[in-house]
Amino acid sequence: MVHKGQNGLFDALTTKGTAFTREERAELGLLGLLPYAVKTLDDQVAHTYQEFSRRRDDLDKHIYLRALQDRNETLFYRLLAGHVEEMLPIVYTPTVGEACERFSDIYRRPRGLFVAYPDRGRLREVLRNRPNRDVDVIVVTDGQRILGLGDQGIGGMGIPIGKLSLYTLIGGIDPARTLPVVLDVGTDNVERLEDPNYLGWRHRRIGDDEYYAFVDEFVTAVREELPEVLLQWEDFATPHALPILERYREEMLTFNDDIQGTAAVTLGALQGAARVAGRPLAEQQVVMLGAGSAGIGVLEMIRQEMVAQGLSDAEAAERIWVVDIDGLLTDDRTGLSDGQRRFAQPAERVEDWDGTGLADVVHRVEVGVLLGLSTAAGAFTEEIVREMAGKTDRPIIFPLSNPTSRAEAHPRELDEWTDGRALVATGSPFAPVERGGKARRIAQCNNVYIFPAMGLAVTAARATRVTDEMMRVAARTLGEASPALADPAEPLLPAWEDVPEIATRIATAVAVQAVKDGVAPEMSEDEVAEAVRRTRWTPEYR
Ligand SMILES: NC(=O)c1ccc[n+]([C@@H]2O[C@H](COP(=O)([O-])OP(=O)(O)OC[C@H]3O[C@@H](n4cnc5c(N)ncnc54)[C@H](O)[C@@H]3O)[C@@H](O)[C@H]2O)c1
Ligand SMILES: O=C(O)C[C@H](O)C(=O)O
Ligand SMILES: [Mg+2]
Repeated sequence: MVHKGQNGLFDALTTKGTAFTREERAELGLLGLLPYAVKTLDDQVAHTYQEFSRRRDDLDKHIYLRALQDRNETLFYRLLAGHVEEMLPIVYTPTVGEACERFSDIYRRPRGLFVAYPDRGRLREVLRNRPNRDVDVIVVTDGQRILGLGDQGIGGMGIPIGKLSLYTLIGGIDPARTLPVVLDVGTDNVERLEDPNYLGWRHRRIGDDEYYAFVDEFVTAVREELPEVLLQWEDFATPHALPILERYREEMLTFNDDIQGTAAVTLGALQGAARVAGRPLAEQQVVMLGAGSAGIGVLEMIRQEMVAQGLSDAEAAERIWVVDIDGLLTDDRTGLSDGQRRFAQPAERVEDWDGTGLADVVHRVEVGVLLGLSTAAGAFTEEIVREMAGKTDRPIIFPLSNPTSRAEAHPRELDEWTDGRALVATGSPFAPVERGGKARRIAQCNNVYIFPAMGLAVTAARATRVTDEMMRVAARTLGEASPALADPAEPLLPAWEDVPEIATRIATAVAVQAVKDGVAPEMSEDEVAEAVRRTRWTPEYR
């Protein structure tokens, strides 16, 4: 619906700005409120692209695009759609990380919901105040583990805003039906607490009892107000991430992107990599650096895949080695979570080793797959990578930590240290790597390949749960779209311009699975495909 007069002009979801025609201006009471010239959407895209290009650095570009989004969403998405590869790193990883760190400094206008602990007891009212009535997808964070940048308090809001932009750009979710949320439960980031500009509740993070009660009140309010919404958890610190997911996943439509989305994209990328390497996953030794919720989530899915390929649970666990800040996870270590314990190696297997750091593990194990979800920049050293490259023809090496400053290795180095044999995918975007006069694109193994498609799937299918099998189908469908399957010299994951189309494919397969799993109303495959097509929103003036 288009509002009249000034209100219509400033409603970012419906405004056309200078593209309102003479007739519309007359009809909507806009005469005199706009400069005389009438532009088309394409004119506006060309103009905003020019303005975007004039911004000095990436954060300035981010601020420009965020302001455009607050002003005119149709134009924002049309501009993005024409420049996905260039603009993804600006609205999303890595620049969004800096935008979170500087959130209070660069704040212009509110967006979404700021759910603050001092407002506890009134969260139903907070939810009722939401800017958009009908919501398909909520992305919520508590700002405690923003990428690999740690606790950003309320600044974490940049992440739900960025992720939801991609739900729309890639997954076709109507921007009028999205809701970014930050749970403001304090921050332990002293720099933020001491910053006079800080816009959050100036308080240390609350204790666990209060925390879980508050999360519960929030979830209850969401379920009362928006019973069908997809609630996506994002960038929660590991000690809270899995308990929250386990508490709600059987009761409502919800998933944790860092645990499940990351696992699905990684499995998808490994599918192509294993094929090129000529060795199925079940025959590989896998080493993971990092035992946080992301790392353990990925390994859970890898183990399930190994079992699907014929191994027993125990045989799969034998092939998986996890190293954290204290060394290899072994069964004599104390303080491991249940999830970590499932991947602890028997201590006797390593009792004659000199040490259990990453270098020791790579030295002792015939490692074929090396993954990093550790935030430990540069941890895949030349020595480690060269040793691994001596053991296998096509080493599979994924430095997946974000943002760029936290990557375990640079793809250029991996290429050099393995004479171009490494099969690489990174969490953050990197420039193509040159070899033999040819530039090769580096696959970005980031959950952005999964979550927009998952949102589209559950919205189109009216699903009520996100099952493990739906995530596996997403991984498989993505894996089948790997350009490396057709040509081993190609990247492990599809190019950005193909991603919206592939998201449709993934969404359709996932929605079919939701019906099979009995968590969505009965529909034929054709009906599913039609529902997905109908659900997709496109940026045009209406
Ligand atoms: N590519 C993606 O799509 C994607 C998705 C999710 C998370 N991530 C990234 O993964 C990283 C980890 O996320 P998390 O939530 O699991 O974090 P986390 O902080 O809970 O876990 C980090 C783990 O790494 C270990 N670690 C830290 N420093 C280390 C070091 N120097 N040597 C060895 N181990 C070390 C820690 O002991 C811990 O087990 C973040 O950078 C995040 O941005 C990427
Ligand atoms: O946000 C990203 O780029 C991926 C992932 O969710 C992360 O936390 O690093
Ligand atoms: Mg995340």
